[in-house]
Amino acid sequence: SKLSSKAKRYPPGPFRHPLVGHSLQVPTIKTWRYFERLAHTYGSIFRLSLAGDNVIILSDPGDAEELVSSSNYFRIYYSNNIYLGRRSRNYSSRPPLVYAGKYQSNNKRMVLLPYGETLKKQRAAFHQMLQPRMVGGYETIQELESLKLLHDMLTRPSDAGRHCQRYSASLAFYLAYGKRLGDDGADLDGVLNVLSNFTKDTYPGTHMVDTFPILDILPDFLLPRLVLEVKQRMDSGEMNLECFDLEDLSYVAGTAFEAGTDSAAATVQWFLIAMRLFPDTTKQAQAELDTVLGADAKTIPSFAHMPELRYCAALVKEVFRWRPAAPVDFPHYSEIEDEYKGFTIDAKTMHHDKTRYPSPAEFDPERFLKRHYSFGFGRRKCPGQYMATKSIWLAITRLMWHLKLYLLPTRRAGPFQLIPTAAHPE
Ligand code: HEM
Repeated sequence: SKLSSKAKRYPPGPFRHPLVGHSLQVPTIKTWRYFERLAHTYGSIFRLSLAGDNVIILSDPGDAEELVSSSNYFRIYYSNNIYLGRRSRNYSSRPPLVYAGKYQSNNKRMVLLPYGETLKKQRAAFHQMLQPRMVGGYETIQELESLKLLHDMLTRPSDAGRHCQRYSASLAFYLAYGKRLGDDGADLDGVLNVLSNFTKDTYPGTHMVDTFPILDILPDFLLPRLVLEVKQRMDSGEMNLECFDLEDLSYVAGTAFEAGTDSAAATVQWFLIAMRLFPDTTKQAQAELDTVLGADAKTIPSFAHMPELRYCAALVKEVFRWRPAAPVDFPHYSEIEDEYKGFTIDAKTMHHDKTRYPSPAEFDPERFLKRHYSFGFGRRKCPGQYMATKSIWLAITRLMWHLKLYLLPTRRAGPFQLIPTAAHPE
């Protein structure tokens, strides 16, 4: 496709090496800091060339909303015809990951899928399990697992990182198979062992190379039984996931782990770090807990208290903003050429989204955020967002309630050994 009526004008960017583009200039760790510096120099829309791909980096959520989430029509002029498409449709694909997506994962690994029928089918399965009216069904397991989290933190505070991983892994496990992880830690070890083999790197240019087919994601002895059980529930009409075979189901289940474990575990761990760095904030949240629940420690916070605990809700949003689990989001990939704010965006360009707030390094729930962007944008937005938000709210609120009573981390140094799972500043 071609914008025949106008000359192309591309977004600005740093000097491009004629052979390797910007591939050697972009650091593979803390990439978002480099992007932030470039945004200061070149503005909120700039362009890089990485491993042969055109990459547009967006730093303003307004632009990301308009391109990736907007249902506004945009116009493409072919010689005589005008093509009208919805912007969000154009920016909902993923870069072709020939090796990872197609050959190793049989083109079924959701996070990597291009926009199309297979993706729609898998997103529909997730939507069925995770839409707002379904997530109420997971409250019992969330309440139970959060009690286990409190218990584990109390009995082995030095293993805080592992407890957070258990919390999110067990919820993902329940989601996929209707069962909790066993209490003895063996299931958790199996799951973490497989997860640690995934390349978590989603930065442009690295191509998310993945050498492990998702069917390996669960310990072999668990896989057939669990997948078969889901199949039985489907066949009995308890679940309605039409046109799925066992392999599809394995990928859907594996995706729940891949996407839902480290992201949520890292978020809870960043909260623990925030509690240390910004103790006044925690105190304020704890004061709210005392006001709403009483200071006698008889009532544990639960979902029923969510509407009243407004400061706690703001604090959770601030954790998502302060240390998003995916700081540069996943790349989105455009299918046809577009023009935006006077810039040409070629077909097959990748996008990255990043948000900016005043004094962004400060942890400040007073922002009382209306929204954050940690779950991505548009048609590829995280389908786990409602469940994840509730899981994290419950864990964080209960930890604040609990830690005040037992560990007093804001007044006493050193009860935790924090092991962040995501690469992040500081
Ligand atoms: C703190 C928790 C979580 C965070 C911060 C998070 C964030 C994200 C982000 C940023 C994306 C990419 C969105 C985009 O491309 O614009 C994503 C995709 C996804 N997430 Fe999450 N996520 C979390 C938890 C979960 C959970 C619990 C599940 C399911 C059990 C889940 C399932 C998925 C799936 C399946 C995708 C791929 C969607 C697609 O490619 O179309 N996530 N998530």
